[in-house]
Amino acid sequence: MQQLLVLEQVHKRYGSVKVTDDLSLALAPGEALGIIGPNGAGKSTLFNLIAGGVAADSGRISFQGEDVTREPVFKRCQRGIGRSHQIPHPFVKMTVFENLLVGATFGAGQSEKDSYAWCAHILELTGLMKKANAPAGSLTLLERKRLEMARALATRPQLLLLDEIAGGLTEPECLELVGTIQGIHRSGTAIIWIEHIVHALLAVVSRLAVINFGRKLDEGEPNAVMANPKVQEIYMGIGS
Ligand SMILES: Nc1ncnc2c1ncn2[C@@H]1O[C@H](COP(=O)(O)OP(=O)(O)OP(=O)(O)O)[C@@H](O)[C@H]1O
Repeated sequence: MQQLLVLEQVHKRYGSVKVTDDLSLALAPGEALGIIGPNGAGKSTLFNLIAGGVAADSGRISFQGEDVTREPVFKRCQRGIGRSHQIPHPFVKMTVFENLLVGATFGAGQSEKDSYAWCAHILELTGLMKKANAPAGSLTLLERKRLEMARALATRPQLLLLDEIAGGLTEPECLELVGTIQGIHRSGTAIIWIEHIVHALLAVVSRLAVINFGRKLDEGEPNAVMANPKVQEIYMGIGS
């Protein structure tokens, strides 16, 4: 089976700091991969490299068998790479529905007419239907996180990149969000999820990769990775 996403020996540095160091990674269609690592390890940069916000210094990134290494964000979005950001930045004066329409039309290049039914479906999927006509600026943190995910889903991604979507939520809110992400994954969307809240991550992903100083420290079955003494040493406290 062809992999959905492949990174081969990707490097990125800012000045003298190696932020992504010889990183290789592959994801199958529909798979859910979790990424953990300490602050500053290069996790968000990895998403920027995959989504196209940052250009790799060297290495190759391919999506659905095509080389996308030098493609801009909008092209990769149209190919099916959707991304949520660590800090939600919705268009606060627009309604929730309008925010999704922006993702579907400007992000994925769909016509506005074709996008209505899809955006309504995404509102259902992400539990935001009741807030469809509310200004995004009026949402709670959990709702903003949902909107961040919904905007990415509005672009009809094959691959959804979730960057610390559970951060700052209460435990019940976190569990609610996990249920939604499980539903998105069941619908066939591949997911890469960066998260510090490991128990939330492990409820969704079937594989875990650990990034440290821009390098992949370990990768594999989540429980085996968490049991790795090197992972425990570096990430003590993360799993508790
Ligand atoms: N545009 C940039 N210019 C210079 N340095 C940067 C830039 N973006 C990120 N960095 C640096 O690269 C390193 C990795 O940052 P990155 O945000 O990818 O880490 P992270 O693992 O996502 O961290 P966190 O868990 O805190 O979000 C950090 O030292 C950061 O300061």
